[in-house]
Amino acid sequence: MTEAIIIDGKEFSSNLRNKIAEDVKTFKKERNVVPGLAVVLVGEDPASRIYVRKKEEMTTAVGMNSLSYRLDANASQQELLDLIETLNHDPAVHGILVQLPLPKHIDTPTILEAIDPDKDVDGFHVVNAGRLAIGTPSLVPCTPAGCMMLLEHSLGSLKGKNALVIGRSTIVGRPMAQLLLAADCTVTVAHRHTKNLEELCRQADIVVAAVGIPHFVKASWLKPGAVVIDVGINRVPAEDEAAKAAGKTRIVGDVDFVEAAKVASAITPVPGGVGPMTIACLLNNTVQAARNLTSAS
Ligand SMILES: Nc1nc(=O)c2c([nH]1)NC[C@@H]1CN(c3ccc(C(=O)N[C@@H](CCC(=O)O)C(=O)O)cc3)C=[N+]21
Repeated sequence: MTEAIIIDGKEFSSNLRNKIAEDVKTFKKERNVVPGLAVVLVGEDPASRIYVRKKEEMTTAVGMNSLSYRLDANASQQELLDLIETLNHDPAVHGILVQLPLPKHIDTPTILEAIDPDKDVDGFHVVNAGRLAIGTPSLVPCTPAGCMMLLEHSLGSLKGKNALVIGRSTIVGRPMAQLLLAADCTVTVAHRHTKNLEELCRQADIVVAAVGIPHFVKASWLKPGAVVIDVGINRVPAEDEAAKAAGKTRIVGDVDFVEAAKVASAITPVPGGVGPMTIACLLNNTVQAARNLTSAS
């Protein structure tokens, strides 16, 4: 049996970021504007702080301006809305990202709908979700956009492929299904009430797992030669006994990677697969937003 090709999202993302850095250079020369990304973090969640710092570092690394906003964990919803309003009107800001999850006392949909859709580099605003659903160009959610790049890289055309998306979240599953449909796949979306998941999986040329359950997708479910995209980021105790005793954790995906790699033709690892693509696509969206916002003037 041949082992699957391991899709290197880290390398792909690094190449994409180099290309974005070139785009930023050209953009600056042509329009005399530096694209700016505002990242808003509410509260002190340690994982969110790490992600946000990474986003800020990578933003400056491609030559864009990174603007950071930190609000207290008990900041009011109105304070956050006021900040968004300011950023919506700030000509130096082309992209706005409010890091999720937000504290419980803040209503996430209200916040996401307050962001100017043309600055919504996460692609979470209803207007952008709607544009994606009707098939007109828009700011596309970063994780699904990154998955599409990896799929097109492995398969070339996706036309006529059977694609199974496991998970129906608004940030991954649903937009992923829309993008696969736009690429002429036959798309199935599975979720917790799906009855014949294994059977559906066995028919899929493409499997995108976005369920948030460690090693949920088994190798025995896969059609030999399937391309498997693992969106899961699950923190589990470290393998090494001493590290585990010290409370250390590691990250695993939604797919039983070692076994699945013996059946699939190509598969993304976790870490080093989809994750790094998410940030690269965020930067890509920011350049796109800056182009769109400055083209009228
Ligand atoms: N408004 C908003 N937009 C987001 O895009 C958003 C968010 N909120 N909240 C949290 C999630 C999570 N997310 C990731 C980004 C990069 C990696 C990433 O680079 N992962 C690496 C490293 C993993 C590690 O070692 O921590 C990898 O998978 O190889 C993962 C996850 C963006 N998110």
